[in-house]
Amino acid sequence: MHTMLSSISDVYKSHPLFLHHKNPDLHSLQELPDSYAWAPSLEDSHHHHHGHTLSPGDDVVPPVIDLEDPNACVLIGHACKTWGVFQVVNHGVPGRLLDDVEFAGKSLFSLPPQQKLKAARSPDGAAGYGIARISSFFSKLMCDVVVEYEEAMKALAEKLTWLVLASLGISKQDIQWAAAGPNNNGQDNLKDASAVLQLNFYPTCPDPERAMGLAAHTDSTLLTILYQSAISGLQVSKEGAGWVTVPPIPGGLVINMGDLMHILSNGLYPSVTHRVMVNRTQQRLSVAYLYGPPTSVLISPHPKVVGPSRPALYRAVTWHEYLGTKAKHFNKALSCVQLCAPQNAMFAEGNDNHKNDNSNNNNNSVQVG
Ligand SMILES: C=C1C[C@]23C[C@@]1(O)CC[C@H]2[C@@]12CCC[C@@](C)(C(=O)O1)[C@H]2[C@@H]3C(=O)O
Ligand SMILES: O=C(O)CCC(=O)C(=O)O
Ligand SMILES: [Fe+2]
Repeated sequence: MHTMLSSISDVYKSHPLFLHHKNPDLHSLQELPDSYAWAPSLEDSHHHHHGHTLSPGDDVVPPVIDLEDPNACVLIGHACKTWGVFQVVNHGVPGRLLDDVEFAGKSLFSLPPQQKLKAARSPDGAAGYGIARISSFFSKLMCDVVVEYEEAMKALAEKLTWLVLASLGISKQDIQWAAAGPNNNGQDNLKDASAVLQLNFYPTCPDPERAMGLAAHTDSTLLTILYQSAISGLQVSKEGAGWVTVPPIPGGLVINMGDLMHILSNGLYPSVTHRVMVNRTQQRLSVAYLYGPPTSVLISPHPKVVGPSRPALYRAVTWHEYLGTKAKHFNKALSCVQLCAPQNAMFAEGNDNHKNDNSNNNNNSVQVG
């Protein structure tokens, strides 16, 4: 049976975004405007690890995996389980292409504000120039400018998705919606996969300790491929270590597990909570490729990772519905599709770094519905 395919833009028609902030021009600020100053939190610290101690021998940065390594699949499985994020090198995306995207992104963001506003994202649209969607959940502004750009990394996203699934014992034949269609030359494409290319620009900030580049969140995706250029700022939340900076490596790409992969893996692979810090002297550009299944396909814990000792933790959900849930409930979205409390403490504590949402941080306390 064919269902009507929706697109990501359709999601926001029923979830228009009305930000309490305007697109800012942050280029020449000497002082941090009050609207950007995030209240200090006693429990959290911007730049230091907090709360937990590391055991000797623990890795303090996410693994770097050579995609040409014959053991890559096993290494990816381990990284997904323990971190929910890893970096890849020898990924086949030419360095020249990364440089070109970076140059194009920087050129776009250096246009005069009036020019950029011609491409402003409308409240019910998915693409265009604007503040990050999640800004509506915070009363303080993020130094973040967003433009949706063109798709560039489909081949790598597909390859990585298969590797991640293979590490769970799930093969191409096990994923119906990814079956080879009549028009794809018999290739094992993830049929009609959806993706968004997002350029994030973080201007220099006169008071980085009090500002936030992009607030803590998980991506709704299966996985996200992030090119963070040479400037650090990305931090991931790691159980036992707090906030860990993901160091930029030349030509490297950061791979984040998203909420849909968390659901598909029945909670075995956490969707990594991450955030972006700004800095005083260097502006930063990142290019995020947010990759998901066809928007109308139901994603649920895969039968291969469900069993009597491990019941399904989540109900089936389409990416379309889930993006709507995320647009409405933000970091409670996973709880909204949760069927029962995860047995593994790691998942129960996985999202405990949202300190600015003025609400109970325990995801499990939120009702399904
Ligand atoms: C497909 C999408 C995922 C995303 C919302 C979007 O329509 C395009 C931007 C993505 C992003 C990037 C920053 C964090 C995030 C939570 C947000 O507000 O916009 C994600 C969204 C997501 O993964 O849910
Ligand atoms: O800028 C970064 O490093 C991260 C961006 C991000 O998390 C996102 O676009 O979802
Ligand atoms: Fe993200």
